[in-house]
Amino acid sequence: MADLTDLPRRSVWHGWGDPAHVKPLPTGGWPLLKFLGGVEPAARETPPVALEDVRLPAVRLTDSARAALAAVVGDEHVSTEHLDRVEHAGGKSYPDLHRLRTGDGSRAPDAVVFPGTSREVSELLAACVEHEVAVVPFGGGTSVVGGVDPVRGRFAAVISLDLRRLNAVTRVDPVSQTAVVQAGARGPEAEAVFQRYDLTLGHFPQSYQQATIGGYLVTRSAGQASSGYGRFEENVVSVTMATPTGDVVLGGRTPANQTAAGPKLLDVVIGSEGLLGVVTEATVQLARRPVIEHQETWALRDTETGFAAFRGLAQELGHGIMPDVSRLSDHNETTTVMAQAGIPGMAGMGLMRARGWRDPALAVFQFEAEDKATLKFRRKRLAALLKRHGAVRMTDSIAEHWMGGRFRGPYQRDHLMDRGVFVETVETATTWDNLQHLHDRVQAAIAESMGRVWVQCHISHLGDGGASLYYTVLASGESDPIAQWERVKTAAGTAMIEAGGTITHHHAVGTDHRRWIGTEIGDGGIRILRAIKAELDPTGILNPGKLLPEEGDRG
Ligand SMILES: Cc1cc2nc3c(=O)[nH]c(=O)nc-3n(C[C@H](O)[C@H](O)[C@H](O)COP(=O)(O)OP(=O)(O)OC[C@H]3O[C@@H](n4cnc5c(N)ncnc54)[C@H](O)[C@@H]3O)c2cc1C
Repeated sequence: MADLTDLPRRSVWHGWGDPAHVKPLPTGGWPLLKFLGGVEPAARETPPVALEDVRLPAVRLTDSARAALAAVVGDEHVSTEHLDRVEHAGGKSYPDLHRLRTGDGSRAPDAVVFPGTSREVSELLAACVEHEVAVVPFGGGTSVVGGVDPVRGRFAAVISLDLRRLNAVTRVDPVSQTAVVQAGARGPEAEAVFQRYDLTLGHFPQSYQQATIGGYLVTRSAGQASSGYGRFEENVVSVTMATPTGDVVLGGRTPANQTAAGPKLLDVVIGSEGLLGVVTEATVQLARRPVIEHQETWALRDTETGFAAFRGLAQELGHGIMPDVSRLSDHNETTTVMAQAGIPGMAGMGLMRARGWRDPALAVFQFEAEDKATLKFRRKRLAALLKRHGAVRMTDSIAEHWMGGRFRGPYQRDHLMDRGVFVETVETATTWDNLQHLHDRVQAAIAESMGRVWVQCHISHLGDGGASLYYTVLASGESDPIAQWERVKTAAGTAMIEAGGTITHHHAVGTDHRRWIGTEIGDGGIRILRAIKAELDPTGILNPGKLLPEEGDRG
């Protein structure tokens, strides 16, 4: 069984987690990238500047505002230290990292505040209203859409409200299999407690080791085992949120799906991205921890056949029978996953070529089960379905290799950035009938916007009605990496909207997708959101510049 309680240090300011874990590409990695997409490292390495060389703006927090914040949390928990401001100057998107790595800390908050109780959060919000200070809630800081960018808006100053001290699991109810968790707990911190009761949340996004319960909740996160455990939002029972107009508690009397007492107001908080309040605590539904984990690898003739087979997984096998982790790589991603898997991967590619498959698609699965009989039954159903689609079984070591390295991807990005390579991910979702069309349109739009580029894609979240598409984009870095990023982001986002997809399946809206939100939820949706915000945050101190469209935005 994988150890999901491993808690690495908080991310270094210029990359992911502990920089000691960054590894170079394996032998053959660079020639392969060059061959596939013309991706080459820069002539000179591009490491981050030294911490002291990150340029920060002057602190604009007034003495009286600082004193008011310190009166709530204590002076030692209000920081204007260089490192704290740099660490909270952005999230982990390519442009956020690029700016900091090149010494641009112009977006840093004026101060970072670390509350220790829910009550302190409420009191801090009141102080910030009084002193006209914008507040940016900060969980793990893993946002890849500009969600934690410290935007001042019309306010005199901006603070980053870091929730790391609110990291306890305060109650586990083993009978109802629920737990009350403070918002700042990182995935492994919470999971370590659940496991003591042989329970699990089953929520393992690739950012799992850094992201927090509050972050998952307000961004509508989806973990790698979403086929088994659902998206995070499906496991939220209740929420406590501090707002400038008072605390709000939603849900909790019954399981969320077993009441008809009016609209489901809990959903207003889920996906609210820190605009309506600061989530301080949530009750989450847990599941029994599996006793057995089993991985399998299969291959299909091509991506289109893979899409049809995965639709069958969702619609014919369904929840409880289909594997808990179900991931289909398109042909491009199949090429790189197989290359990374070493000899078994190369042998697998050989096998597919021998069958005359020119564009095969790889499928990796993980079953989590309580007993061997259930596992056997589910595996049999999977095999029968896949065989109907002409799939062939590959060595399980390929899936095991992928599962074993699933939290290592972000470290590889740091290595690529050290070598001046452009690397970004974008994601969307649509209905099954539109999936191939959307896949092809987004892929083509990215390619057209970039020239030589490597674009690979996978499905990893599926349901009765449709599935997500997740693209990784790699290219040689240009002289203006931010302009390069803007070009690909605009091309991909526009293609998603035009081809009938959503602007985000699980990364959220933040700053980067804000320009498309009106197209997605319509004027009615924007009006409702603004009305709720006006009620809970009438002066608008909470997370300016995120989620809601602003004047001048063009989608
Ligand atoms: C390498 C990498 C891999 C990723 N993989 C996945 C994945 O597999 N699945 C997935 O869904 N996402 C993924 N993400 C995106 C990101 O990790 C998620 O959006 C995550 O849920 C954010 O959690 P966080 O605690 O880091 O939130 P933060 O980044 O700190 O904040 C995200 C947003 O929520 C707000 N916020 C945070 N905490 C609170 C709170 N308590 N109350 C109110 N507002 C709050 C912030 O202001 C911000 O707008 C990935 C990101 C990276 C960098």
